Amino acid sequence: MGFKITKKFEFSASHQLADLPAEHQCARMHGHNYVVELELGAEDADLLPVGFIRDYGELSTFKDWIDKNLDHRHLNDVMDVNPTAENMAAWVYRTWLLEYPELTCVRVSETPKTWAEYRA
Ligand SMILES: Nc1nc2c(c(=O)[nH]1)N=C([C@H](O)[C@H](O)COP(=O)(O)OP(=O)(O)OP(=O)(O)O)CN2
Ligand SMILES: [Zn+2]
Repeated sequence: MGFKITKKFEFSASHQLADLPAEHQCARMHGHNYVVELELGAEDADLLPVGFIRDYGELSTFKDWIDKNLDHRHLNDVMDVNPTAENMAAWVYRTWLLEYPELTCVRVSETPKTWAEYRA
């Protein structure tokens, strides 16, 4: 794959992880300032004539979706799987692949020190 672009999006949300020992800190409800990064890729021949994989501006539909569905929500109420960073990356990838067929990777950060990613 020749080209890649990425764009970051931010939101705040709470979650509580299931399937952990009761004493684990993440078994209690708590919140994060999440960062989600979308990565889109294209071969040289598939670049648009202007030189874009896709206009960054077109990713505003993803930003609108985050604002409406994830920002200041309790993620356990929104996602149908345990809301770990790994599961969120895969869930976002599967949810948005039809809208952005060039999507190659979704990364999710819960803290400045951690990243999880799901890659096609
Ligand atoms: N592989 C994963 N591990 C953890 C996840 C996850 O989604 N995937 N999630 C959590 C918690 O929800 C939260 O992210 C806490 O993470 P952690 O880095 O352990 O928290 P701290 O900031 O308190 O860690 P420090 O060591 O103090 O920096 C846990 N694990
Ligand atoms: Zn957490």
